[in-house]
Amino acid sequence: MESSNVPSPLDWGMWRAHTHATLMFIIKDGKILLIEKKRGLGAGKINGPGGKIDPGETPLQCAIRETQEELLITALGPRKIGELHFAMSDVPDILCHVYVAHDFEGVPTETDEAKPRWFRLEDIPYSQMWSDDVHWIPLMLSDRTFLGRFAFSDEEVAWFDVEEGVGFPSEG
Ligand SMILES: CNc1ncnc2c1ncn2[C@@H]1O[C@H](COP(=O)(O)OP(=O)(O)OP(=O)(O)O)[C@@H](O)[C@H]1O
Repeated sequence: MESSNVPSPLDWGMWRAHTHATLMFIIKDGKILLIEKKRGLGAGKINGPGGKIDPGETPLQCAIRETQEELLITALGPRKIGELHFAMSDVPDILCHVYVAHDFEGVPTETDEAKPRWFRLEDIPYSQMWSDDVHWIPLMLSDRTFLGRFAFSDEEVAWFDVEEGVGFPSEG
């Protein structure tokens, strides 16, 4: 477990997410498929495809749908690998379900929302990504499950804690 060496600025036992969202990472042939996000929260950053869960939708359905909408591809056999709890200072707090898939159907295509970018696993552009990503993407690449809690101050991580080996229900 990796964490900040200072006390948390908030009581996580009382924390509730306002927004429920997902991220999907396709990892294939030693590369990871990321996007340049063109609009919405995190516009200009590199991230995985993803977005808010619609009413009546499961997190898994959302991760598949957002990947279809943003890149015009269908992830095959996605599995939940992690959960991220973001206490934000300037936007509503987010609970994000993270999925990994090792195959997909279709051709990754630029849309209004996103431009596809493949990166070698050793060349992930952390400096262009959300500042929490460097604390959990390496676990994801090692196929380890995780629960990450992050308190943000503006766009920077002010406090964090990442727990490994967390179990998730199989549909999750
Ligand atoms: C704070 N640190 C963060 N680190 C890594 N990823 C983060 C993140 N904060 C948000 N994300 C993800 O970015 C996507 C867009 O967020 P989201 O609120 O859905 O905005 P967006 O306007 O794009 O939504 P819609 O596409 O309209 O659903 C969504 O997958 C969400 O999990």
